[in-house]
Amino acid sequence: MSQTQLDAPRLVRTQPLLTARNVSKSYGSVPALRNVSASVFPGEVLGIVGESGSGKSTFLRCLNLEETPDAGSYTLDLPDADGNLFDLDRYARRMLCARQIGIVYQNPHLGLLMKHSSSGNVAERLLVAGERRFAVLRDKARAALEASEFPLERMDAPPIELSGGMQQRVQLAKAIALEPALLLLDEPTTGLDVSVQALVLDTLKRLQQERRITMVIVSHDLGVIRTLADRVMVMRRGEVVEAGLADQVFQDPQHAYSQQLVHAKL
Ligand SMILES: Nc1ncnc2c1ncn2[C@@H]1O[C@H](COP(=O)(O)OP(=O)(O)OP(=O)(O)O)[C@@H](O)[C@H]1O
Repeated sequence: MSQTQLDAPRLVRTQPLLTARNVSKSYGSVPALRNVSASVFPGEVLGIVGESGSGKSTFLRCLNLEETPDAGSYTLDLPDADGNLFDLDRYARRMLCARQIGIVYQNPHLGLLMKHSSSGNVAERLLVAGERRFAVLRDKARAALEASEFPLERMDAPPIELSGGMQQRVQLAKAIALEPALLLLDEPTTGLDVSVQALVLDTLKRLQQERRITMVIVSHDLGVIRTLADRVMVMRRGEVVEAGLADQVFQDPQHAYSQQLVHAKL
């Protein structure tokens, strides 16, 4: 068989894993999202950039089904995710998120029980998904922490006693413990020392390359987005002003606001 024949299936474009259409959300009279649409293909990383208050985190919370928008639809191309996910009740959302969507927040207090052990935090995710065997819980928690390059000798320490970088690794371990289809990252390295930031980014990059995890990452730091993202979406005042391949957007931004963002960074 020729090399061309072997390579051919890789060229077939699959369906997007994630499709969000015309998502809108207001807080009182403040429009946080206006008709935001996005699609992400399996194994792809979408980076979302924009100034503070542009709606990045609100959009991510919608994708994590924590927030219900006023309008719009959201589908995941998975056997256990039927129809518009915004229509699911609380229980169905919780189960779907536990199995298929992992999230890492900027603030570890949002993602972790700070006084429980780190391994317990990861195991909690497995418990929600129905795992009850103690040995399995411990083994899977250990494997997820190891994959997140967390120092295993500290796995019984509570996050409150750990450094910021280690706390983010516990969040990451919890997020990937069940090998979710989608990993959401909300400013995962913001607030960390630059050297620690680089190490956490290395871990994310390695995990993405090894496991081909589909990711959506929000950051105001274009360097972070540039390191990880295949495609970029630029948001301003709740709207998408530009979307495209990362290289294209960074090298030749079309919208005046994207030009301002990119040039401010250079
Ligand atoms: N829970 C909330 N209640 C009221 N207003 C909110 C709430 N969450 C967000 N907003 C408002 O919605 C808009 C978008 O906020 P959002 O946090 O999504 O932006 P962002 O781009 O993530 O900003 P940042 O980078 O500062 O987190 C802002 O005007 C914000 O003040």
